[in-house]
Amino acid sequence: DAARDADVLLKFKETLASGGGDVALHNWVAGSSPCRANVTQWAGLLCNLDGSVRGLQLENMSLSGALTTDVLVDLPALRTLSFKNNSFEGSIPDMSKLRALRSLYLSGNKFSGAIPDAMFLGMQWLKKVHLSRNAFTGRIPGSLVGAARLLELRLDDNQFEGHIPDFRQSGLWLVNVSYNNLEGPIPHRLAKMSPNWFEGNEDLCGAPLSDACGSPSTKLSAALIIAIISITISILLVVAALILIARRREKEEEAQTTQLPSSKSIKIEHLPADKPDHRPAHHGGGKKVPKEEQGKLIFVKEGAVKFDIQDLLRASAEVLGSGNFGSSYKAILLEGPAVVVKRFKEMNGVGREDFHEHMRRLGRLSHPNLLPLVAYYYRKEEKLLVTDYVFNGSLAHMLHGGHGSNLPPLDWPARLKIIKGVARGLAYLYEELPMLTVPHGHLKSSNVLLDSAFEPILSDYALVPVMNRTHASQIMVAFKSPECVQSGKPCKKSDVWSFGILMLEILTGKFPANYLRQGRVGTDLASWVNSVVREEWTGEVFDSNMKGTQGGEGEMLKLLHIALACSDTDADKRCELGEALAKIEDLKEYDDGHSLVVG
Ligand SMILES: Nc1ncnc2c1ncn2[C@@H]1O[C@H](COP(=O)(O)OP(=O)(O)OP(=O)(O)O)[C@@H](O)[C@H]1O
Repeated sequence: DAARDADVLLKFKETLASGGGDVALHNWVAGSSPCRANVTQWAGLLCNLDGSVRGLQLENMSLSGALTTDVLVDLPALRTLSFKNNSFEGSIPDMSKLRALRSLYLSGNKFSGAIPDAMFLGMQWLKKVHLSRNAFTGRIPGSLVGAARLLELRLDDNQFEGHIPDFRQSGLWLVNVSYNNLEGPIPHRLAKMSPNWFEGNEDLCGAPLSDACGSPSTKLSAALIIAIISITISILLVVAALILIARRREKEEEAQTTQLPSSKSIKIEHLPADKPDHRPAHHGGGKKVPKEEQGKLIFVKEGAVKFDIQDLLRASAEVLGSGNFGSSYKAILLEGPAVVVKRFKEMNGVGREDFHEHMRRLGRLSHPNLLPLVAYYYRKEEKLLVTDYVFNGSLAHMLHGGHGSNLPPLDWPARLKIIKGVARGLAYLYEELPMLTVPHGHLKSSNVLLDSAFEPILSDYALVPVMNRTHASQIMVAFKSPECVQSGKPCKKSDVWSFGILMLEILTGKFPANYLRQGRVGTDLASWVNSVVREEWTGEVFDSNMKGTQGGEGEMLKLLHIALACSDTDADKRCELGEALAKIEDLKEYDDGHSLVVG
């Protein structure tokens, strides 16, 4: 209760008194309440709706001295502790009794000494531990390996030594140990994370770093073997390329003698035709894009059917729509599949080489719920991205297509299947692109395509890094999340917000853009749903066109709550992606008690 919380906090304030707590926490006074519902009354608190204290956020307050958190054990609702960017010194306070803690932020202080190995033992709920920019020494505490729900661990800029413990938690997506004195192999589970998170440790080895593990002599011989293999592969590639060129010449000569089709629905106007040579190029790996490949379609996947710009010009094409970046066309090639060509202007966020590198990175992605990039074309003024054509068009069209759509409205099982697929696609992007702040960045219903089995396929993902900054901030969905509207840049949880709004769109059938007023916080689909739910008309929010809901009401309600937790205006309170995914996977088509269950 409030009086007990106040009591505990005042005792805690006393421990900070000589280190600046008296000044910084001057409105923590006896006789007043720390929280009024979820509105904080005392500086630096996070409050729950029931008025209990959920967190302490005493950041940038010039607090100094030793930190002891023992008294906080008596705050039953405490989940978050942040003392970031102060001048606390001495050893880390004993956290082991704060078993329910979710997040601990001590970055940017002067803490020193080793952290006891068992410090985090039994802290089953721990999700985020940020201890960056201190002077911690000794080993990384092994008990962190047992924190099954751990998502983020930041230990950068300290003096930790020894090996990195063998982390295996599936949700762990960020481990930054850069600039310490760590040594030995990087655990397998962390091999796909950004190499930057491991740099500045002289003796760390193994992926994602380029230094292989092993003794210096084996390293040398490994390097030699790699060199020999690469030379052999290069020779083979050159020979293969020569054979291919010869074959293609023959084919082209043949093709010139055959008749070209005269009827096209439309022309893909102004497709770049400024280079004499339009033959397709393949670029699987390597750093630089050779001169002769510039101005051609570059294929990013081995084994794809190859074609060139001329083939696209000859293909019969149909405008699919024009979006915020440019237009998208469906082109049916004379030989080969139907493809979609999307033109992008304002895509000069990075230089030529970085652009190619990013496209190669996208080319390496492969997941049933992601639209694979087939090829791309680079010119300074515009880029073309070529992808597969997806049979049933977009979810936006399915939900809001109105009279133009002759397909029946999606029923509840189909909507749940779509949400599960989107969740899996997102999880994969987060796993593969941990270096991006917003691995998707443009999640909305027109970028969820549906294949012939109505499986969802995500498109237009991971493009924030290559877009021009101002353009991106005006149009990309991640920039529309409430915290972005205020700060102007996408934040870690912007994709979660977009996913929350997408789920609400699927459940309500309402079009989110109709609710979103740019530049104003608190005007989005989630606010509308929240207001209806508050008035206890929850049933009213569901799309009246959604059939097949009988027996699934309980599960639909659960999904509604997950969606609302993901679209919380307050990014701190917003659900974590991993948390939402786990709950979504558990949802069934029917409430418990019915026999049919979808996977
Ligand atoms: N690969 C594809 N297969 C089938 N339909 C597609 C494909 N790519 C895009 N579309 C559809 O073409 C239309 C235009 O898409 P486009 O991506 O150009 O614009 P958008 O998604 O509406 O907006 P934005 O430019 O912000 O992404 C949309 O209805 C989209 O769903």
